[in-house]
Amino acid sequence: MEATPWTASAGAEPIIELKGLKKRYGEQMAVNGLDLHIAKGEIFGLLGPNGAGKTTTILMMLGLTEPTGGSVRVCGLDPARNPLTVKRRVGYMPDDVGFYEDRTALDNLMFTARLNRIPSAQARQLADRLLERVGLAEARDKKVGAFSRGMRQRLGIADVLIKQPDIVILDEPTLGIDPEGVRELLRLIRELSRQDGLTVLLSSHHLHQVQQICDRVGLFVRGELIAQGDVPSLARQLDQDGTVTVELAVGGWNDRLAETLASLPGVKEVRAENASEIDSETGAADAAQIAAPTTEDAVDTTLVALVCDRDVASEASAAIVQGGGRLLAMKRKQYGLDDIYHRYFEGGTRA
Ligand SMILES: Nc1ncnc2c1ncn2[C@@H]1O[C@H](COP(=O)(O)OP(=O)(O)OP(=O)(O)O)[C@@H](O)[C@H]1O
Repeated sequence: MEATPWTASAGAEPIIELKGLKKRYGEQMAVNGLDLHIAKGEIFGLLGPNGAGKTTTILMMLGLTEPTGGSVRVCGLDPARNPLTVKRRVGYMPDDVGFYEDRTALDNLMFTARLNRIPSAQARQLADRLLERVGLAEARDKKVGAFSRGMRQRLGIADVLIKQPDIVILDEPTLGIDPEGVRELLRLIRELSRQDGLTVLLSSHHLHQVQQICDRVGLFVRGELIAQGDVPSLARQLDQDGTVTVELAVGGWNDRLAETLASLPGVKEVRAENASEIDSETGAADAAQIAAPTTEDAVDTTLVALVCDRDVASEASAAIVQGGGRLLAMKRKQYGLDDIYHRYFEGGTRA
């Protein structure tokens, strides 16, 4: 798959612009010829396996390491030449934010404000407003050492926002947070982009979450950006290779049904999984929930994916009914980020 051209907010001045960006460590090219434009207010997801070059790219955007070749512009500035200005305009939240554990949430924010030379009266107002915004107003005077992981991450967001940056870069912001905390954090990130015009770069391995909030994603493999675009257009490219996946929810599943479906003309692969064993992180969980709303239903429901070279929905449904199975639901699969990721990363190849 060719990297799709930059289309989001086409015509708008990019707030981040990377051209032919390279970084070599000894013999190894950690980043190898990256072209990327990100528009103001976009939420952009950086995706890729370990060692793909995401962190190195972020470090070059922050002016913390110099490129070997190509150029970086952040807010129109070269970070290697203007590191302090760029640092003021870009907030970076690492996956494990460090705080003074024996100080309160407010003290920690005031400390960051002082480092950024924000006058203390203004800093106090900002800190109060941000603690409110991230849902920590009541924990303002509690020591951070007693905070849960979710509270620390929300304080981390307030901490990067206190210097009122134009861009925030968040590295695995939802790591180790419970589902309700994740929902709140994602809602907050979305709100910051949509209401405040903040540009957000999100580096994460949680594809389902990335898919929920990112306007576009970039897929990094071995220092190269092999694809970029919004999830529906990346998914359409998967569709274009002629593969169709038909998803079925079946009651009374058995080996004979599996063999019958596998023998239908056009079927390349049959994958079956019990609905009660579906991982709640994935999109398939929604399908499982609809087909089998209770635990007892789920035990007797199998989610079947038929990977085919054409749409075999009608032949498959007839075969299931004739074979004594119960067809509970059926749809043509809409590809998502996990399919895109599986195809390009786990397969390890560029199409
Ligand atoms: N300071 C360094 N010296 C030498 N090699 C490095 C250095 N930093 C990174 N690398 C190498 O560059 C490549 C890209 O690493 P990078 O940390 O950018 O990947 P990543 O996509 O951020 O991975 P992860 O998801 O694990 O954070 C890796 O092979 C890594 O070993």
